[in-house]
Amino acid sequence: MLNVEALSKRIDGRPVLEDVRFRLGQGSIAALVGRNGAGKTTLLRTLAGILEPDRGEVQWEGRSIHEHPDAKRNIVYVPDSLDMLGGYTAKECADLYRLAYPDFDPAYFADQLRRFHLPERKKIRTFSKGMKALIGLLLAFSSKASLILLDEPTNGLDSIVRKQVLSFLVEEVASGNTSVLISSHQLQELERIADTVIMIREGKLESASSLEETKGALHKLQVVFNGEPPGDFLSLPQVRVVSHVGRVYTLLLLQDDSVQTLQHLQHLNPLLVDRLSIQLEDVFEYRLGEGDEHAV
Ligand SMILES: Nc1ncnc2c1ncn2[C@@H]1O[C@H](COP(=O)(O)OP(=O)(O)OP(=O)(O)O)[C@@H](O)[C@H]1O
Repeated sequence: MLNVEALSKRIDGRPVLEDVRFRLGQGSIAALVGRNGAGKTTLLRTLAGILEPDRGEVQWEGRSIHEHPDAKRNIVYVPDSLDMLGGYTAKECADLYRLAYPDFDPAYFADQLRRFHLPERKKIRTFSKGMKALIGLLLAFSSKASLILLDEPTNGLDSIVRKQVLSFLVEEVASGNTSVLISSHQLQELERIADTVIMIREGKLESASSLEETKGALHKLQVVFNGEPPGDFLSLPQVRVVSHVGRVYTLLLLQDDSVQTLQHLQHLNPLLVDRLSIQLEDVFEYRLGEGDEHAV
């Protein structure tokens, strides 16, 4: 169990993480989402013990990973680029990982290399992007760590390798007690595999809850207005216009405010109100796009 307690981190005097706190249980696939520069990579690197927090704590099974460095053996971080391992072969990478992770399983690693047709004795720098992404995952899962932190694992991959990577992840989490925290901008992809969503906004935790709860916090409606669109209603702070074509509006409403807002809508006698299913992307844009004209 990972427990993140009031984590704060400044870089170059600027706050990058502020009072971030959440928990992550076993066997979970959690999505870490936020806009560019929100602090996701910094958070992952702090959780892995690569960066020291200024305040707060990262606990694994109740022990601070910064005070007890051996607790870090339970956590592996896979960066978005494996360039730093470019000069090594897969075999040499495995030897390095074995030093840091005593439970590293070389037989499992060799099996997975064969399964994905990855060469054992070629330098990583000669690998394609997809091969590098796979080798990063295979090293992480072979380490038999309990928590794997993945930074944009499918960035730049073709759709076939992307699917391979995602099925590998789901398969591995289903077959063991590993948990995975994935930072990615591929929201549709995350939605297919994640059970938990951690949302970061400008270094602060916006929400941490199950995918179902995250999506359940919003209503998405398609509304056709009778006559002129009602400017007053559309500019209510709890109403977000996702798109509109003529008199057909797609709206997002906060579930909390929905009763009154829906009554208000009914009084406007719309020609049609249809409920649409919520995507993670809708929640992302509603909660993180505020004040940004590109978000609507
Ligand atoms: N080594 C560093 N030196 C200076 N600033 C940094 C450093 N690392 C991160 N930052 C700053 O901290 C903030 C958060 O960066 P971070 O890479 O954690 O965001 P992110 O959410 O992963 O972004 P993206 O989605 O674009 O990858 C940014 O403003 C970034 O410029």
